[in-house]
Amino acid sequence: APIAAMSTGTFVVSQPLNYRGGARVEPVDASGTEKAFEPATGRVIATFTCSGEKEVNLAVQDAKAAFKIWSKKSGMERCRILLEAARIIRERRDDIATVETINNGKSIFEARWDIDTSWQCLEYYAGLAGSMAGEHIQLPGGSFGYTRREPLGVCVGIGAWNYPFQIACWKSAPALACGNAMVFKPSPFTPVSVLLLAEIYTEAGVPPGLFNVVQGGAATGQLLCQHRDVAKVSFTGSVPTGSKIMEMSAKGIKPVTLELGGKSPLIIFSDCDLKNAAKGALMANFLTQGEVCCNGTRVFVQKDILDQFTEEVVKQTQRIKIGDPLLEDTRMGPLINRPHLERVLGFVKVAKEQGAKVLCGGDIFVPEDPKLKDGYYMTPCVLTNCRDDMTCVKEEIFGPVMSILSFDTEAEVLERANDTTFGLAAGVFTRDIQRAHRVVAELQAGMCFINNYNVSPVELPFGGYKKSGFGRENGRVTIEYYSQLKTVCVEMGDVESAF
Ligand SMILES: NC(=O)c1ccc[n+]([C@@H]2O[C@H](COP(=O)([O-])OP(=O)(O)OC[C@H]3O[C@@H](n4cnc5c(N)ncnc54)[C@H](O)[C@@H]3O)[C@@H](O)[C@H]2O)c1
Ligand SMILES: O=CCc1c[nH]c2ccc(O)cc12
Repeated sequence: APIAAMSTGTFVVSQPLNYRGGARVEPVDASGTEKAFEPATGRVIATFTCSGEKEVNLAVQDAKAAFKIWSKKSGMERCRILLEAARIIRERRDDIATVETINNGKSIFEARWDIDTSWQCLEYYAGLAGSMAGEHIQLPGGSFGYTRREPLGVCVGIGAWNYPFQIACWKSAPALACGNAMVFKPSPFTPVSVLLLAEIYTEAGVPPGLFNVVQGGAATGQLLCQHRDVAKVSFTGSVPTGSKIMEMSAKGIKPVTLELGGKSPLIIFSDCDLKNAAKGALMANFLTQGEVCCNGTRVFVQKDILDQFTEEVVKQTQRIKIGDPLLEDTRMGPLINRPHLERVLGFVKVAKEQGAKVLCGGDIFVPEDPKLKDGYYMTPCVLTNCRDDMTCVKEEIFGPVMSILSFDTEAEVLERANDTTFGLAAGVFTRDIQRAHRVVAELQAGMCFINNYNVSPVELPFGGYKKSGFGRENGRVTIEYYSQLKTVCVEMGDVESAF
């Protein structure tokens, strides 16, 4: 039966979860084993081996060999293969989304959006592959120079668990389009869906070894970052891990892209379309159970609409259908695992102790269906009476917890919105077009939204300011993060020697 027809509580993985040389393989050595869960039921769906040094070496070697073939292809040849991969992802959208839902817990409704931005990303970079080019620069006396945009070599991608398939696509599509090979390590919480991508790349015609997968946690990740034949590391995850990745990469003078955490502000001015702004606040807080790096979790609301806005947000939040993530009408599934659920509930408890008021949610949720009783569900939470110095307002919670704060003036809210070490995203809701642009110009964040939140068109660059990281994913600019520029200086006359 197709995967898309599966119901919660039935999926198990029996095939190997490493991918090397164009096939699934069991790793040749191990640094421990891990279990992957189905968050909806708490069931183990896979037990797998974490890759040790020998396996990491083999994956990098295979990638190096494939790089030699792939990097010699023209942009248009790479374009055709990536387009074919995009086509297959689109064709298998429902199967891939189902696997993502089973292993991550997000609703199937949302997982399908993730798969759409995944194949769109491959299509986008396929399109750019054919137009990658350098410049020609005329010099005196008929001499000239030109530049070549060349790939880096073997790139490593290390992913977080909240968007497993999409993260693998957002890293591999630009990397491969530029002529690189990739070794990808997903989070040990979500090891499954990236294998579908690896198989699709092979089916589409990439050379065996061009896209490899190794499984494991920090130890395997370190082996990848420290590997002498790795040219670049692109990382999505937390700030503390990002700092370690940067330190390891610095030793090998390897460029890094760091897509890290956030505590983003969402500013609601009293002249906004209130219903729309409330919808925006839900989009900014409750997608993927709130486990989204760029979430606008500090919702600043102008004082004169605070009560109306809060009432509308609570009304919309209480309507969110929580439960079996594979059901069509579910809009919020379980959190990723039990420790994370407890951590998020802990933030709600501390918020109450510090004086915040819970307007709705913030509790464990047990769905009626008995097969879901051991899942990791909670009700989405809206907090008011928040102050800027509270833990829930300062720290990344990475769960469905929205903190509402009030403000008076534009200058005041800008000051408070920027008072954070993070700088991933920010949003503004207003009908005043001048104010909207004036405010976003002052916001210290890499991704700003006006009158919407958490939409991710692949044409737009995404990435952070400050401790939220650097480098970008998506958009034309990402080509620069997966390539290097060679300058060639051509003399048409004689050498003019100083000697
Ligand atoms: N900015 C973004 O685009 C973005 C996107 C998604 C998630 N995130 C952030 O990710 C965090 C949640 O994800 P997480 O819990 O998986 O993050 P994490 O930092 O714990 O882990 C991320 C990845 O790094 C690996 N890793 C851990 N220690 C390592 C080490 N020492 N060396 C090499 N690799 C190592 C993990 O196995 C995992 O694959 C949140 O902070 C969230 O904001 C950011
Ligand atoms: O979670 C943060 C935003 C996001 C959503 N999908 C992806 C994929 C790759 C990223 O680096 C970030 C994100």
